Amino acid sequence: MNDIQPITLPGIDPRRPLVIAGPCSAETEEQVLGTARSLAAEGIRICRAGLWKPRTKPGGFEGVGEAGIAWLQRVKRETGMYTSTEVATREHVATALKGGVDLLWIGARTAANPFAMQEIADALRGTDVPVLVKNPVSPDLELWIGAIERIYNAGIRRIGAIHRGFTSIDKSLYRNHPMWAIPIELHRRLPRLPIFCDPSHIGGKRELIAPLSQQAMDLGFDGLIIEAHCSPDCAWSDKAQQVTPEALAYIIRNLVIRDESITTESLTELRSQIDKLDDQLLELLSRRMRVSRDIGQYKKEHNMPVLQTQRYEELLARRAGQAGQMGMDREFMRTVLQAIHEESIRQQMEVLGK
Ligand SMILES: C=C(O[C@@H]1C=C(C(=O)O)C=C[C@H]1O)C(=O)O
Repeated sequence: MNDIQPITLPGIDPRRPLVIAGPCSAETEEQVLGTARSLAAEGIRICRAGLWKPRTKPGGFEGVGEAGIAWLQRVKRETGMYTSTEVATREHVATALKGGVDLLWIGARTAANPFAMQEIADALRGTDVPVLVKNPVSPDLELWIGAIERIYNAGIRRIGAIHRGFTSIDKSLYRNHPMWAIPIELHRRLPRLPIFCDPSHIGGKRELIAPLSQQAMDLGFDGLIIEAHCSPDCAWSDKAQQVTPEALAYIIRNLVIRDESITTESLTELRSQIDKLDDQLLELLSRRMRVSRDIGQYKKEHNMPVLQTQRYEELLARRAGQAGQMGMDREFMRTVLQAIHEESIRQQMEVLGK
């Protein structure tokens, strides 16, 4: 997929961040128009509004459907904004494209379903509308890439990903856990793929939109998709995470956008320090593995099992505590030690098998 194109639309500034904003759901013509006018006045160029809402349980507001297309057309005519909406079926794609919607996105629940993704991809074949694919609800990178690949295979080249966080049992801070390592790995695997962050769905509350957007910018994300509503507290869906167009503009204006292309002499010097330290780390790891193999040899001769859970537990607890005191995350240290232990066991098993 190395000919993926950036998400560009004529007349839109290609500099980061590309911002897509608008209500979670299109509710009424006045609400959509009112929100879009204020957003346009703040310089936002792409309006989002959900017409078909995949709700967790039946009985809630499921969107105005096709009726909202005419409202988006008015947004376009009266504000000059581009429009975007979520599609989940081939009928949605047909209706949105016929109605002149400029950009489509696919939701997290749909992205988790290969049949639905294929149906949408087939409906997109022969068009060149830009398409953004949200991450599937579970932290499954392969499924996310697979969903993107289906759209790519249908001939769409302006493709992007939306990071909206992952369902987790722990709802203490986030509505959907960001697990930044997953979009970072996506970027490593598909470096040309533009990535948008959806801080509204990750945070689930408006106070988190600014810090999450800043984190996304610091990680080099290309764009943001943010929910904005003319009167957020009266929204028919997701009211806690929507902000006024004015608040949204304030958040965007205050983002620090760092330049990715800068590499100075001092950075080169610091990076060479990192390289030397990594050399030492590797040397130490390899020495540690040699000692582990000697222990393996001893265990073989004395008929002892390779896995020594008590020793392993002690080691995890002691080093996690030590890492904490040294200003590192305890969980990080546990992860590192787990990986080292796994390799150490593998090496000893090899010795025992000889
Ligand atoms: C090295 C040993 O074998 C295994 C590997 C360990 C390690 O790499 O630190 C710790 C405990 C054992 O599960 C040992 O028994 O000490």
